[in-house]
Amino acid sequence: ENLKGKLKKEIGSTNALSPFQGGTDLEKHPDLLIAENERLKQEMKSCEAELQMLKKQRVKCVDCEHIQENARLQERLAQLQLEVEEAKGRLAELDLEVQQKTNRLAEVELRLKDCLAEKAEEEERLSRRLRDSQETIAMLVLGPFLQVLKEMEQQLQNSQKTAAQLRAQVMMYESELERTHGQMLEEMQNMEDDKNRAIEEAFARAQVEMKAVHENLAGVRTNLLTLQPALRTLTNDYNSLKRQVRDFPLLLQEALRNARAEIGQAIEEVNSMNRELLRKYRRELQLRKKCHNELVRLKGNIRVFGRVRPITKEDGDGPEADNTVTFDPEDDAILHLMHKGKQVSFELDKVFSPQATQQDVFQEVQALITSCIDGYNVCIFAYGQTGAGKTYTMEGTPENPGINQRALQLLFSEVRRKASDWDYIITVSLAEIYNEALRDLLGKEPQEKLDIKLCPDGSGQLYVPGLTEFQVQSVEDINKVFEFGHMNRVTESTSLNEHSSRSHALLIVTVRGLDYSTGLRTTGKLNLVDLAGSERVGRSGAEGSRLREAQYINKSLSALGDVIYALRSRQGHVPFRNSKLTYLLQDSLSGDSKTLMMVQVSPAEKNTSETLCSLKFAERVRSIELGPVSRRAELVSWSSQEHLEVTNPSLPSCILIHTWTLTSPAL
Ligand SMILES: Nc1ncnc2c1ncn2[C@@H]1O[C@H](COP(=O)(O)OP(=O)(O)OP(=O)(O)O)[C@@H](O)[C@H]1O
Repeated sequence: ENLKGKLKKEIGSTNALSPFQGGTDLEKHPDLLIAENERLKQEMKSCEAELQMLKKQRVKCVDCEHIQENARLQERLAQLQLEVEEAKGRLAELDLEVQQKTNRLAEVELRLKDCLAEKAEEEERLSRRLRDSQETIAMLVLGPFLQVLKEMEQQLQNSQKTAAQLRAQVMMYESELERTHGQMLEEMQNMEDDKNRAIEEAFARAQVEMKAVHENLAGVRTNLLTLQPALRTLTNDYNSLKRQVRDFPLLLQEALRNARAEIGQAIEEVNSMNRELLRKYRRELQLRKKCHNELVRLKGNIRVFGRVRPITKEDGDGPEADNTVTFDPEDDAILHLMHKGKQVSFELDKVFSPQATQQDVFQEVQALITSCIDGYNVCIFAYGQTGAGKTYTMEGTPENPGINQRALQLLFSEVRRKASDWDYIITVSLAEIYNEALRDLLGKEPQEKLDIKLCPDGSGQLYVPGLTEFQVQSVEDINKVFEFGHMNRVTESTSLNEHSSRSHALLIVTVRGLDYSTGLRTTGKLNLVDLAGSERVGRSGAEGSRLREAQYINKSLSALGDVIYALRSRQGHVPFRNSKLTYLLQDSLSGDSKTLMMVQVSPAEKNTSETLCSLKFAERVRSIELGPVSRRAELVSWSSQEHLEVTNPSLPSCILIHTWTLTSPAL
């Protein structure tokens, strides 16, 4: 019944809708346009009427407002006509559109009819369905719920599907879980087994260790038993150490007291030992001196060396320059001279051949020079005819110095070597004896003649008042002194060579020393003498000043011979005063000195007779024995800080008056 009612309602509403067919804007538009067209037509009609009326009322006027308005209205009219034309066009368009719409409306009507037919069919179908639905009235009543139910069923089905899926998954998980569980159980079982095994092993190990520990314990117990006595000993030691530490300061004091006493005693012993050593040292010094004197006495305290110079250009190249001197290859003290077809042999202390160097010669004399440091008087003089090499041996050349410079250098080095124990001062004087006049080559007035005098203290020593002494410390000092001396010698002579061979040149070196430890003071004198030429000029008919020079030289050299003869024959009187030379060299020739004579000879045939004379003289001198040498020294108690004062050069060299002779009979 409801459905029937509904159907009727539907039909009613469908019928109601029919008048409103074409009620859309498009459908309404032709009507509106028609209405508009009608209105415009009406308006145009009223306008035309108004125009007619206005035409009738036309007043002829120019530029009146009506004409203006008329024109405006004309314009407006034209405009309106245009608009009408446009509206007509538009109307035609609208007509066409209406026609189209009408056609469409017809179509719509057709479709509506179709719809109605369909609707009828639908109604039929609905009726059928209604009938079918009668059986399921309840369901028709619960239609909306059924839909919900369906949806729910659908949802339920979905849920069931999901649940099934989930169940499948759960089952899968369960099986996985079960598998995992099995694995876990298996692993647990394994672990349990491992654990049991480990426990067993640990137990076994623990048992072994326990056993070892037990054994160790037993050992420790035994050790403990043995350590106990050691511990007791240690405790005792510790206690005794504690006691010792407590008593240590006392012991230390005691030990220090003892040590001090021992050190004092040791110092005392060392002191007495030192005193003893000093006493022995002094005795040794005296003994050494005694031995030295004995040696000198045995050897002879005048030593004679011979030196043969080489043949020089000055000797020429004829038979006059033939070599007449030969040497003994077995014995360096023997020399042979060919004289008038006969070979004459001479024995000296040592012979130097022409090949001997300056150093070779110095090597042999240096012992004498160093003894000067010990306080001995030493004299080295070069004897020989003019041109035989005396100056060469004593002075040498700047490139190859002789004994003079080498001796001073040696003294410097010896003094430096002994500087820790000794303080030394070395001074030099240069003097010349020419024609029996003694002159100071370092003085301000070299031409002044000097005297040799006895020291006023009554010691019997000699000195030269006014003789200049220079302190020297280096080779440079020596060279300056020599240079100065040469200058003075040149000033005095027109020909130096000529003059030098006619005069005796003396280098007097004085070495004064002080031994810090013993207070011993020493003074040694070294006389280095380059004698005048020994040739017998007087006999060869020289005259004038040359004859006078020769006479003086002969006098001084024969005085030297006389002195030597007197000494050799031990005469009570020795004629030292017969010449300035012997008088000045008295210290070096008398019994308390060491003397070296270097006899220089020429090997040339033309000089044979002079060479013979020189060598005979040398042999004669060598055979003389002087008394034992003595050392000029005195023992005074000087503090070790004290140093020697430099002798004032202006003072006379009478410092020797303070010396003592140690070679007394008591020694
Ligand atoms: N051993 C030697 N070696 C080389 N040349 C020498 C030697 N001895 C001397 N002469 C040379 O012989 C020459 C003479 O020597 P020197 O002047 O020393 O003789 P002298 O005896 O001093 O003479 P005078 O009495 O005139 O002073 C010099 O030219 C010197 O250089």
